[in-house]
Amino acid sequence: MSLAERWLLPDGVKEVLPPQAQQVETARRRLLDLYDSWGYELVMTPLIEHLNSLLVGVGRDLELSTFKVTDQLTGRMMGIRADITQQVARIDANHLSYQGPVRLCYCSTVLHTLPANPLASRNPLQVGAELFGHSGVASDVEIISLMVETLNAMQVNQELSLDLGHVGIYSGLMGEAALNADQEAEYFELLQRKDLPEIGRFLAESDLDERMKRYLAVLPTLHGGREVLQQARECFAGVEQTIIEALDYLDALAEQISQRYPQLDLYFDLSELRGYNYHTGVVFAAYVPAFGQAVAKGGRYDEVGRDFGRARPATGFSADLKTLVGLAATPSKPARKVVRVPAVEDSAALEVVAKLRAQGERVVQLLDSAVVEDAQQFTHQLVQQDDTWVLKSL
Ligand SMILES: N[C@@H](Cc1c[nH]c[nH+]1)C(=O)O
Repeated sequence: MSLAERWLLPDGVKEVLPPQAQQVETARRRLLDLYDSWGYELVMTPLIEHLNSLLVGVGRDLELSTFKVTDQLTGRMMGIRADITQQVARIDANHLSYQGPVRLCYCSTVLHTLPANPLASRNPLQVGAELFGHSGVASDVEIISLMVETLNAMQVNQELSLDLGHVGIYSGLMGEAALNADQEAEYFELLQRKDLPEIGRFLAESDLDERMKRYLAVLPTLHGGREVLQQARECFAGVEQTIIEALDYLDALAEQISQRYPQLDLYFDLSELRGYNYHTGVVFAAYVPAFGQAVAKGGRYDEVGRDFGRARPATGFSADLKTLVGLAATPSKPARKVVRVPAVEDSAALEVVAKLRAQGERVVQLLDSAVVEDAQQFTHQLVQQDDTWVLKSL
């Protein structure tokens, strides 16, 4: 390995340098304080877990995203978390015995075997909130509101748009179509890409009845404004009642969200399935024009807790904090002083230094008068005048 190679990080693995690292940390504190003010308790989940408990109840996408390693102590397979949501669901199911709503939040690094999209990092800093124990529109409204407030707090709210979908529409259709596992996987994959010609070919070759072919052909075209819900009602009239219920749910949710956030652009996409990992109901994602991917996303996942022995309704959202900081309006420089202190061992000087630091100023004492320290942008220096130490601007 050459010297140059030793400095190279793996593709998609990013480190954060000054001053961005401080911006990320400031943002982390701001968001965790925001969640705290909404009643969300902080949890810290382990970086690594037994593979089978980490992956229970999650879909294939998340399994493929998970790094697997062997435990040197037991020989068992372990997984490094690629998502925190299902870990938090385990905490709600296993450790907390509350029957009523439980609100939890987190901010930690996750690792992805492959980047979620070509520009994404493989070590995002996942920040998010999860709400357990309530099924119904009110908890989804709360979570979507907190997601919007997160983006507001990060000042990435310019021309925010919200995509809404509902996994129940796809799963209702699949229940009726009764495709085999391979066929369903193929249709799912084509649907994610909205590949209409290939979907046409797939349906023509299948032995589904004409009515079901029509439903599966129309699903990927159902995206746009609120009129899409009415269109879907007409297209799917006479199909499973659960589909109509899902459309009603989306309608009610959209109504309340647009009352709370009239400036928010709402968009519906009935084939958005969020990878179909664990979501069971409404799914949502926030977009801003400056960024081609969702800046935050989430949804309802009522079934995950069942695999941990306590099925609880659940909804939540998450985002990559480093992406949010990258999109945030550049924060104005903090108005604090950066003070240079000469290399002296003088108790009066050290007292002033301690006082300035306690006031929140940044104070750097030079290590040696012969050493040049140029990494700091000094704004002031401490100088001795007639036996007292005074601050002079530079
Ligand atoms: N963790 C999910 C989003 C989510 C949070 N809670 C529910 N869903 C994701 O990264 O896509």
